[in-house]
Amino acid sequence: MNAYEVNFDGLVGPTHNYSGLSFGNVASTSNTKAVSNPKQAAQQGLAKMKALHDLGFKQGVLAPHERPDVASLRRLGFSGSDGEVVARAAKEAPAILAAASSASCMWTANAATVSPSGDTADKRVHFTPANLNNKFHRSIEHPTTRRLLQAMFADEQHFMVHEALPAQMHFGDEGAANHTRFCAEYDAAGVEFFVFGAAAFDGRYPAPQRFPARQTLEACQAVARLHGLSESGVVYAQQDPATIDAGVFHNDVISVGNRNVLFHHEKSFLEQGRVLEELSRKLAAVGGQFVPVEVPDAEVSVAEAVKSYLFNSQLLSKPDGSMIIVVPEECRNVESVWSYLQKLSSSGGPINEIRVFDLKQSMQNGGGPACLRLRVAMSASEIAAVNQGVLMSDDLFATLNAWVERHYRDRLSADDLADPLLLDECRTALDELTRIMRLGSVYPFQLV
Ligand SMILES: N=C(N)NCCC[C@H](NC(=O)CCC(=O)O)C(=O)O
Repeated sequence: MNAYEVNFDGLVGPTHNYSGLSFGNVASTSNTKAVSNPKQAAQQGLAKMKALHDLGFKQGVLAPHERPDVASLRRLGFSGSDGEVVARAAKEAPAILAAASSASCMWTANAATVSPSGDTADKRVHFTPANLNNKFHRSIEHPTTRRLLQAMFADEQHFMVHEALPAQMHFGDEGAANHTRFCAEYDAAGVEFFVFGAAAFDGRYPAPQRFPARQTLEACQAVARLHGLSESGVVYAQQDPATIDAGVFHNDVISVGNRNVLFHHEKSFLEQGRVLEELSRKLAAVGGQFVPVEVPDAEVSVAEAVKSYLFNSQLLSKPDGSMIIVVPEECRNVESVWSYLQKLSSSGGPINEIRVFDLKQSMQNGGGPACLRLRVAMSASEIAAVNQGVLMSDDLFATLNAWVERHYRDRLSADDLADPLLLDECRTALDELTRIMRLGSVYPFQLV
């Protein structure tokens, strides 16, 4: 095998907090104003990265962003020195300061959509940072995400980093959380599966009634065009709007795919039978045999899937072709889910090993194992062209842990977001991090 999937996990930033910012994401709204522990959040994320690295999987790291985002606060009319900007926002609009302080870039499944070189017309790996237009606190991520991706995937012979789509609800784009790629081998041509919540320009598609659909059909189509994907290598599906209304705010809360396997709930997509048939037919045309693993509603309900985050799992291919499923601790606490997992792993099917991780700090904001990682399938020569400072190693793990230990607080409440020291702490930490990860100047405070 000469090609690999590299998982780039988001390193949790120093301002990780619970501000109830994501209407439609049940965990986020139900933990509003809970006290967070940024240090523990970062350590939990690093522990997952290290464990998967130790198991022999290729692992990378995506750096956090500068928060609070003073530049966004200035655009909203808060003025003066950086400290005064934060103080004025804290006094006049604490909810806006909370949004500008979110560490939400940790969920790197939303950082970008990635098409491996096997699928694209120019045979480069393409990235489109997601505009995350549905939520203000996430809509401010894409400029820094783009600079980070450019610093990591700088070699233009192998990589192409696009601009985010126009930041408007018609092109609402949430990145890889709504995108799965099927293939026989990671470097062969594959089938890219785009899942949308609603259509912006076509009234024939249904839409959820209670919670917002964050991803549009038109955004999916634009990304496919930008990346130079062929029609035969793309499948579009609409997420069942009833599941969005039940708290499935991204497709990766109801399904996950890897290589030729799609692990999904019975109620994931509209016209599910037709969608699975198209995936099977198009994957067969590029030499793959599609294996759908469908979880019946009678065994695990949509509510139990949302509660446990069963589908926000990672499927990782072992050298013998079988797969590990990486699930959050919460799966153990929902009886139907845990017994389903036992049955699944002993069924003789492709998924035969379960690994459980404690990611509670992230989970309380609705971010499980799959939310925390951006997958980039690459050949060995493409991996060699990546900025090596961002690839996990024993040394990088030790260095990052010590860095977290030095710079992070172990307690952050809603009131603490007004603390002017937080901005300085964050900038000092990130300045050091850019040197550790050899990223150059990527943050607004470094670019002035
Ligand atoms: N499913 C995937 N891939 N990602 C999960 C993202 C969780 C994130 N939560 C938040 O942004 C909550 C922040 C707060 O409430 O403080 C969101 O809703 O966008």
